[in-house]
Amino acid sequence: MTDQTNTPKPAAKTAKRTAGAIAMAALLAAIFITPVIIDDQFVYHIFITICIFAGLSTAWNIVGGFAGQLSLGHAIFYGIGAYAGIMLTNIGISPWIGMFAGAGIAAAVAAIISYPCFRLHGPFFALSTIALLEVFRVLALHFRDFTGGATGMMIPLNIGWEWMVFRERLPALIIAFGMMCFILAVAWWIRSHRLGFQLVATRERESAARAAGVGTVKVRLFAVSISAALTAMMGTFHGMYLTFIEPESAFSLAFSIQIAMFALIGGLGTVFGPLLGAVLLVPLTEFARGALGAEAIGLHGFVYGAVLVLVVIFIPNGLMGLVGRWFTSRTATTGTQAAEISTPDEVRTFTPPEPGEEIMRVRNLNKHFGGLHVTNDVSFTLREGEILGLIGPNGAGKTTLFNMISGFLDADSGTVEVKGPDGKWHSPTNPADFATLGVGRTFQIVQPFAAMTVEENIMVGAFHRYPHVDDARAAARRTAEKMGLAPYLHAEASSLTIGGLKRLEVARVMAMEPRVLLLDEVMAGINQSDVRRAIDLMLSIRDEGVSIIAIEHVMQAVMSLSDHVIVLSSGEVIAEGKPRAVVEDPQVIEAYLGKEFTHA
Ligand SMILES: Nc1ncnc2c1ncn2[C@@H]1O[C@H](COP(=O)(O)OP(=O)(O)OP(=O)(O)O)[C@@H](O)[C@H]1O
Repeated sequence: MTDQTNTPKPAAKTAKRTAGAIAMAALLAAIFITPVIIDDQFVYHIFITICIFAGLSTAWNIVGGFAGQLSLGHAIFYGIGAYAGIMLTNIGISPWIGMFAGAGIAAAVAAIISYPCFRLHGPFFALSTIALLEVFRVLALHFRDFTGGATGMMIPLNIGWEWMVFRERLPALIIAFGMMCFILAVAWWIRSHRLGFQLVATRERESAARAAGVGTVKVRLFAVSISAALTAMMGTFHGMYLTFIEPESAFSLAFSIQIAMFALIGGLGTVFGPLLGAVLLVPLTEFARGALGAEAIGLHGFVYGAVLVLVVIFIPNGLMGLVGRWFTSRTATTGTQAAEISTPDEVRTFTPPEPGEEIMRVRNLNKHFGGLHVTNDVSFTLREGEILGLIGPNGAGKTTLFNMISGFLDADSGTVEVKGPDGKWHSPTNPADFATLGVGRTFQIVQPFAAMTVEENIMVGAFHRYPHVDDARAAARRTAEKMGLAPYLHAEASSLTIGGLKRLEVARVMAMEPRVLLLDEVMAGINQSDVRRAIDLMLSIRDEGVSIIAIEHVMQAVMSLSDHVIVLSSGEVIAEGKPRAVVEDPQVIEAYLGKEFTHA
C-alpha cells in the first residue's frame, strides 16, 4: 500500500519546522540587535514598542486565538498591571514585585469575570468584555484616592534596575525583549502541549471536545488566567516605561482592539503571528507619526484599518498563513487526492462471544421537548463485550437517548448508571464524568477539529489517558494504525473523504480507550466498501473488550453485528431481542422496516 496523500511527509514537515525556527530566531535577533547598532533614541523607542505590543498581543492570542474567545477587554489586565506597578512604586516597593502582584490580581479577576462570560458566544462574549472594561475604567476614575482619578499617576523618578526606570534606552529594551521572549515561550509551550490542543479543540467543536473528556470551561479559564497574568506583567513594565498612567489610556477600548489587531493581522491562533503583526505595524505607524507630527494624531487607527482590510482580502490566515504557504511551496511533496485503503471484499465472519457482566443500566428515561415526548420510559441494559443495535425511524428519539446516556442532555426522569473500572456503579451527570468512566461517543454529523491534522485530532482523545504530549502522540499513532488512518496522519482533517472523517470520529474516541462506545450512524452516507470496512472495524473494537451501542440505519450492518437490537419508535421501545427475531416482528415491520425489507 502506498501513501498517496497530498500532505507533507514527516521529513518535509521537520525541514519546514527547522526552517521556521531558524527564521524566527533570526527575526528575534534582529529585533534586539538593530536598535543597538543604530543607537538612536527614536529607533530604540520603536523596537521597545514592538516588543511590548508583540508581548501583549501574544498573551491576548492565548485566549483570542487558541481558545477562540474574542476578548476586547484585555486592557483591564493591562491596566491592573500598570496600576499595581506604579501604586506599589509610590509606596517604595519595587515594580518587579508589583509586576507579580498585578499578575496575581489580574489572573484572579480574569477567572472571576470570565466564568459567567464564557457562557456567551461570538459577539456576545466580545460585547460583555467591552462592558466590563468600561466598568473598570469608571472604577479607576471613581476611586481617585488610590488611582489619582482622571489626573492619573506619575512614577517617582528613582533610577535603576530595581525601579525599572533608566536614563538610557538599552536596559528598557533588554527588559521589553526579555518579557516578550518569555511570553512567546509560554505561548509556544501551551500550543505544543495538552492545554493548547484542548483549547483549539474547544474552539473548533465544543461538543466534540467535551465528548473527548475535555473540561472546556476549565481549560478556557486556565488560558484566560495565564493570558491576563502575562498581560498585567507587560502592563507594569509599560506603565514604568511611560512613567505616567491615567484611566482613559490604561483601560482603553482602542488599546484592547489594537492588541487584538496585531494577532488578527499576524495570524490568529498561531504562536508567532502576533509578533509578525507588531513587527509590521508598529514601525509603520511610528515612522508615519514621526514624519507627520501633530497632523498624524489618530493615524495609527487608519493604518491598522487599511492593513486589516488588505489582510482580510488577500491573506485571510494572516501573515503567518503567507509564511506557511511560502515554506510549504518549498518543502511539500505533491501527490494525488487521498486514496482509500484497500480492504477485503468479504465481511469477516464471527462468533458472538458470551455476553459479560452488566456495564451500563438505563432505567425509565423520559425526555420532553415542549409538548413532544421524545423518550418514553426507555430502559435497557448493556453488557461487557456486547454490541447493541439501536434502530428506529427518523425522529424516533435515538440521538436524544444517546445525548442522555453520554451526559449531553439531562433526562426529565429516569437513571443512567455505569459500572466504573473500580467495579462500583456510578451515576454520571456530564460528558466529563461519562468520559472518566470510559464512555465515549461519536456524533451523527461528524465533528472534526478542522484546524488540526488527523494525528492532532486523535491526540485530543488520547490526552484523556496520556497527559504527556509524546505519549498521546504515540497512542494516537497506534489508534490511527488500527483505524486505517496511518497514511493520513499529517493530512488536515478537513481533507478527508466522508468515509475517512467517520473513521476519524471513531479513532478520536478509541484513543480515549473507552469501555463503552456509543456510535451514532457511523455508516450513514458512506459507500459499500466503507460499510464493509466499518463492520470489520466494529468487530475488532469489540474484540478488544469494548461494549458498543450503535444507532444505525444500515440494516446489513445491524444484522451482521448486533448481539441484541432495540427498536425505538416515537420515543418508545417497541421491540427488542436477537436481530433475526426483531426484524420479523410485525410491529417493527409496520413502524420501521416496511414489507419490502422482509421480502428482500
Ligand atoms: N433540542 C431539541 N429541541 C426540540 N426538539 C428536538 C430537539 N432535539 C430533537 N428534537 C426532536 O425530537 C425528536 C427526536 O429527535 P432525535 O434526533 O432524537 O431522533 P432520531 O431518532 O435520532 O432521528 P434521526 O434518525 O433522524 O437522527 C425529533 O422530532 C426532533 O425534531
